[in-house]
Amino acid sequence: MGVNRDLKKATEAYWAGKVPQDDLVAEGKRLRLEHWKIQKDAGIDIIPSNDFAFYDHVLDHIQLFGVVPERYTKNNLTPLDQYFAMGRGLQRPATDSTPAVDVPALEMVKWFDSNYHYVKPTLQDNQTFKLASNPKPVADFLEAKEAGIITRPVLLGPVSFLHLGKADRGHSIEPISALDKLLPLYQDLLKQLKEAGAETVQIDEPILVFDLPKRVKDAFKPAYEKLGSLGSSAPKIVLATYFGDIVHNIDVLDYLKGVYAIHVDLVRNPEQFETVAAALGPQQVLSAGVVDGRNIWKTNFKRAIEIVEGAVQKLGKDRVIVASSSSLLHTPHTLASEKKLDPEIADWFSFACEKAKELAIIAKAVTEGPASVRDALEANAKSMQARASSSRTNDQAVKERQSKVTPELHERKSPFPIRISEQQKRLNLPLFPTTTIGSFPQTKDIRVHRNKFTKGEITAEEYEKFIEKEIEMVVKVQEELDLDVFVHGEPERNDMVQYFGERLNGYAFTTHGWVQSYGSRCVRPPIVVGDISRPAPMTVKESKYAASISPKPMKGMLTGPITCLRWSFPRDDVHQSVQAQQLALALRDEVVDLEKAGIYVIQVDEPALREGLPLRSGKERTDYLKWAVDSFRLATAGVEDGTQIHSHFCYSEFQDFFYAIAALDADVLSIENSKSDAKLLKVFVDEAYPRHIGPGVYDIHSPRVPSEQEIRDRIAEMLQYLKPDQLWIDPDCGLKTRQWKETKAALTNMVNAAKFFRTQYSK
Ligand SMILES: Nc1nc2c(c(=O)[nH]1)N[C@@H](CNc1ccc(C(=O)N[C@@H](CCC(=O)N[C@@H](CCC(=O)N[C@@H](CCC(=O)O)C(=O)O)C(=O)O)C(=O)O)cc1)CN2
Ligand code: MET
Ligand SMILES: [Zn+2]
Repeated sequence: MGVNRDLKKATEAYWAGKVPQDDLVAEGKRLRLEHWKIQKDAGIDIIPSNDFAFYDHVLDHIQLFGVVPERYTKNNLTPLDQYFAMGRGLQRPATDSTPAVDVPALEMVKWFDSNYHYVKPTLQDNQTFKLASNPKPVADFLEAKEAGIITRPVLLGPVSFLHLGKADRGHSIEPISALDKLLPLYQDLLKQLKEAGAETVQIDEPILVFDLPKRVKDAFKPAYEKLGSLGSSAPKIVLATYFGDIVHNIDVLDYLKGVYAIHVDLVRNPEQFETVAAALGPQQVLSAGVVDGRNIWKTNFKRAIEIVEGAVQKLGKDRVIVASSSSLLHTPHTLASEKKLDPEIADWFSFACEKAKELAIIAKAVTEGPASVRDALEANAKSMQARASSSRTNDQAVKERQSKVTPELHERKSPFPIRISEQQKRLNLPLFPTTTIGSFPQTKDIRVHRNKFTKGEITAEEYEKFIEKEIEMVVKVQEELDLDVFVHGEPERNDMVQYFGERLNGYAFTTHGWVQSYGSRCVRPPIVVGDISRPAPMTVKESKYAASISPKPMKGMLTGPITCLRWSFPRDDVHQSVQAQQLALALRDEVVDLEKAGIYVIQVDEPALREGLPLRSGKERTDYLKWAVDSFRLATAGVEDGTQIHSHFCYSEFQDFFYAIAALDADVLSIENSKSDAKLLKVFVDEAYPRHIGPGVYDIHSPRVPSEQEIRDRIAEMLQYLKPDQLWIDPDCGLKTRQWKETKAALTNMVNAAKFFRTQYSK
């Protein structure tokens, strides 16, 4: 994104029609060059290229190989506009010279177990492929070369590209079946890269950390036989995996003998070293990922150097590369921007720029001996020691409360049938109740006011008054829309996780620690540095105020313990289950305080519950589900039967995950669903799910307004699977990223669609 989220700003300015496409393209070029230089100056020997994307690197490959459904090609858009149309949808009225365009975005889902989202390759039956002319990996390589930097281009590998994709709506192709047709394009691309001067290329096959169906695993054989067969007419291949171990797929290495090097994540799974090293061919190189690409803790040099030295002993100096565990996309730009961090704590951190320097130091320590970097090693050992012994990480009161947690604390007072009838008496909701997921548009005006308040340019009272006015407006809009369960709109929150991080003990937070989440959207994950507790209520004031100005039920809005943990940078010195339980206890107090304040509908969002699921099935997964579900129940079970607990998930692939969602025992679930097939809802029928559900009826990631008919069709589909008295009507997720105009239009259509069915069913 750049040190000041430069790419976000340039992209959004382009989307808003404020700057021409050329400006955005030039800004991309400037950023690529800046980032190559940062790495060069840090002492990095092998610098990647083609890791820059205007929206998402998987979407880059979708366009690179021509996997573009016709609905995006038929409008005569420029390649960049076509690319953004796939990423975020496009809706624009006809002009004199151009016809109207109305296409939804391609599906966007979580990248492995991270909070980054990628655009899913969407294949059609009889899919054909076509390599883009002037392919971006080649263009970017040449651009760096011109600047005097020979880079290693990064490509997503063919097997991962296909396996991470899906069949388009109305199609049934199994993506991996298209491999034979895709491979010649990779061959062509590799040849072009070689001609441009690339000696090596990094090909990512991160799906090797998954449990793979046999067909997909077998696909590595033809794929890498073909790519490895090009000899000197292609660059040498570094095959990269990350976010897990590949021990369970180690036999795939047999198919990779034509590959020059294998990269593995030795931060997440250092123990895979032995197996991987033993499976390498006699010449093959190991790229050892020893600096964490997913967290912000300073690398423990002693440990990292031990790992690299172990590799050198086993394989020889020429066969080891020192690398970050994964791309540094998942860490903030630089610690140097953090002027407000307590220096004691800042000394524990390392962001992307610092990590690049760490890599150079580790490599130097091994190649030239520790004396060559003595000062750096000593300073690092001191930081490690200081953090381990700091009093800020320990809170006796928190530990004591955790030791007193009993199984009963995880149980609601009565079973669901009793609860729902109590709740219905109090809430008196119609059939097909309508609600929203919490946030309403975070306008420029809100952000600017908050920014002024943070900088001390307006007082706390002025800011509070401003927030009250926003809440009033949001309540009024909901009255006009005639929604059934209201929300206060979350105007006071910068982000649903950062906001809580800033109000809890045990957290540190940054001023510029932005990380891309999707497209131009970024987050500033707060950092768990010590034991967590709640010094004071966090949301009661705003919810209570909202409830006081409307007779409609007001839904309190909290972020659940797992989501708070997953979207923060967690501690690496205590198990995540311990951190989740601390968060749960803090949230439990908040839930009870909301109820005391007269808020009888409380939503505890857990959109990251699924993303936290360990990537492979087995014991780790079962354990996770137990403590994750427990933490939600601990957070929510403190209320009376008549208080309705909602939860929200913006993750659609819940079939493999159903029992965990059911085990939460939430009274009402709202789940992202609009881009998935309603058939997926069948799992709720098959498992006789007894409680209430609101599968999202429209996509909120796109500015596109769904028509009432479209929403009616969605609801009709849902009613094939869900009982009428079980179904809530809501959007896929919160509306904070949308503009007011489209929000009102979409919600009007949604409420009208709900009313249509209400009339139908009351006849
Ligand atoms: N943490 C997290 N992860 C999540 C989600 C989420 O909501 N939160 N949602 C899902 C989708 N991901 C998302 C990620 C980010 C955003 C998002 O809206 N991000 C905003 C930033 C939100 C924020 O932190 N806002 C701050 C800072 C805003 C800002 O940029 N202020 C300016 C000054 C004001 C101005 O001139 O605009 C500045 O600091 O320079 C605030 O409102 O206070 C953005 O990129 O634009 C939405 C969804 C999954 N993962
Ligand atoms: C990413 S889930 C978002 C839930 C939150 N309550 C919102 O509406 O923004
Ligand atoms: Zn959501």
